[in-house]
Amino acid sequence: MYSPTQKRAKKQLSPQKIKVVCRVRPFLAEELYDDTVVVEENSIKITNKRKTNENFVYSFYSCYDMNASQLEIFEHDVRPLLEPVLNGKNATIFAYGVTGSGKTYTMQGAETDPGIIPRTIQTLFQIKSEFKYSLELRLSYIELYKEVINDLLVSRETAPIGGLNIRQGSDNQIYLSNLTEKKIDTYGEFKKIFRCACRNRSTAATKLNIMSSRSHADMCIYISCTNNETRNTTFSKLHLIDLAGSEDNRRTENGKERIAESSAINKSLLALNQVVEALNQGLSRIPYRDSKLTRLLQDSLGGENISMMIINISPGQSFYADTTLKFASRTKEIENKPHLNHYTSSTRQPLKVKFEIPSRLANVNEYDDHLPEAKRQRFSDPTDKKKTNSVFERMDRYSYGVIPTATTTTFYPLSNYNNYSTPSTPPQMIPEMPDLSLSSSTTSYELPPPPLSETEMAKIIQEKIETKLDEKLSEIENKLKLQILSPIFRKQDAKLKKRIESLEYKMELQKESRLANVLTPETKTKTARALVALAKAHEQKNELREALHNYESAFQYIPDNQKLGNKIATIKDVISTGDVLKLKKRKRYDEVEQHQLQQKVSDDDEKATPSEAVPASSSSQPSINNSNVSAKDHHSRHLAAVVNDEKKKLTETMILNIVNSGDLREILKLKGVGKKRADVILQFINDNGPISEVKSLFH
Ligand SMILES: Nc1ncnc2c1ncn2[C@@H]1O[C@H](COP(=O)(O)OP(=O)(O)OP(=O)(O)O)[C@@H](O)[C@H]1O
Repeated sequence: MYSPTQKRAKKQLSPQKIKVVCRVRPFLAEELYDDTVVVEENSIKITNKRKTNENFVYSFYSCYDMNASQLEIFEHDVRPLLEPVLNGKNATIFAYGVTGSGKTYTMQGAETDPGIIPRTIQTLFQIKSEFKYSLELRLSYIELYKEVINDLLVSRETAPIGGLNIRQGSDNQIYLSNLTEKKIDTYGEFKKIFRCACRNRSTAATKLNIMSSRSHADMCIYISCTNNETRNTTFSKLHLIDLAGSEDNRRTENGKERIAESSAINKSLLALNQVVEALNQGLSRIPYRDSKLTRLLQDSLGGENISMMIINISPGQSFYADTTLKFASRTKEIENKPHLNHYTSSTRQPLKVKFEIPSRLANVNEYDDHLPEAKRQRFSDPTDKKKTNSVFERMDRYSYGVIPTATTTTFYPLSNYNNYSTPSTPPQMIPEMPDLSLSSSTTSYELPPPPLSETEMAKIIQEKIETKLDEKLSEIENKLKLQILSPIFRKQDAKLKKRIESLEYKMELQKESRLANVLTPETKTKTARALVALAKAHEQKNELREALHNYESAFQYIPDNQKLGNKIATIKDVISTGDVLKLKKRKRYDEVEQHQLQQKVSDDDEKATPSEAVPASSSSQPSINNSNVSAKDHHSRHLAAVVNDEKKKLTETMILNIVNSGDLREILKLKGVGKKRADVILQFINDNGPISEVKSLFH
């Protein structure tokens, strides 16, 4: 079989298109060999199941047959993407295919034969060691299982119930709340983390693949890269995604649970499919919001970012109805590839039924006289590529070369012109056949097939007309989309996007408020405190949108809290005007207000509003006696008190963050927390949710 390394020509990578490569996996021990799927140069040929003398040809940027090694794929198609990534572009590489087609093998690989993910990391460390760039690598690893995002870098027991939430920052980057990011300094360190994360991934046996991955897994490498010559620093993200396998439930004999999984998988793959199509068609509205998978990739798929899709397919007949190639070939269509899922050997040309052939020695012009004027003009124009797209026209030309008389009903495969030597097919006419692209991709035949019956011919005509009609319809549809809808969408796009976002936001808040209605006042206060603590942590990191969201969620639980209301208004104002000073002023005002409040109500922790009460610190405040000190002293003592209070709050927030992260190793580092207490804490969080007060840790 063809070995691709030397023969495959290197092509210029265009960063704005989705590069599509295809890999056929080897036969497994239990599979019988057959040559249904053949790799030839950069195309995949698949024998038509219904008409074995017909091939479907799909072309790709590169194709890898079953002998291709992991190293070869990496060196040829993945390594070239790393340079733009180091120059600050986000990139996505994803493996797509039906279940059992080799996606996980390609992305993860085996211990002895690593796949794209480990090889990428290894190469980045190798680049680092060459000192041209200073690299800092962090990674996160998540899985999307039935539309729930799980963090694979934390153990299942301590992972938040309901998964991680997707957020979009003001910089339009996509974030996941509470996502674990681990800094990695060596390849060995990566291997340890990766092994553990892979074990956390949801897998369950299906009939097609015993170790079938039922989730999409996304390893994201965050790269900070400083060019040591120019001192220029860039930040980028590289997503390496092993998609769950698309599958046909009728074939896998899945149970109820598996069917639910499959539906979620197929739905998200469909959304991905639509995003890829919209991107490649240059539509102004890309439906990223149709699934969590596409939402996650919103800032990395399309635009200036680099994307590569690896189509994995299984060899042989068992996976015939694989729709993956159709998806992939549509992607290529937009890249104007010459070979597009077209019939390669239009073997029997029934045109005679439609058009009368004047004579076997007729020349093109004579024949053209029988065509309508417009058709004749197109026919005589050698640059008109469209003529190859019409069933009738193609049939016309084939029959012209083949059919000897107007009454003959025998048709032969086009590819056989050169070999076929009956007097009725004059060899000198062959060079005049205009459809060269078809003849170049036809299957070669040993013998001409037998003549067709009238019924067969009628069936073929009908089939071809239907296919062409379908193509025409979708062409018109796409044109309409582009010509009519696009300008409207462009105009409405920003407005629509904003509206969708605000609706989503409202829905989340409504959910929160419904929940608040059924809670006891005590639980409401506790929940609000936890949310305020979270909001504060975001605010300290200047993540104002996240902070606002959490403050607003907290407000659903304590709607009478005027101070919280003010806080929300200020943050909204700051976000819309970008005036950070307002926030600082507001903070100072809050601090003074809080201090006054603490003086008045030293023992009323319960009554305090959440933003004041997290964490409770009134008892440790130095007392201030206004009557005994000068105004200056008063002011400096007041400031010292505020600073002290802030420090304490910060420390307590940090402690709470560590504890609520559920990371046992980090919790054990806290002063006064041993193994036993850590276990109690984890159990408590598991039963009651996040802890909102540090003091409750030591009871
Ligand atoms: N290039 C290859 N060389 C050797 N074995 C392979 C290769 N590709 C796949 N396999 C084997 O084929 C089987 C299926 O592969 P894999 O699990 O990677 O499929 P998958 O597409 O990820 O399936 P799913 O979507 O169900 O997770 C595995 O046993 C794997 O080891």
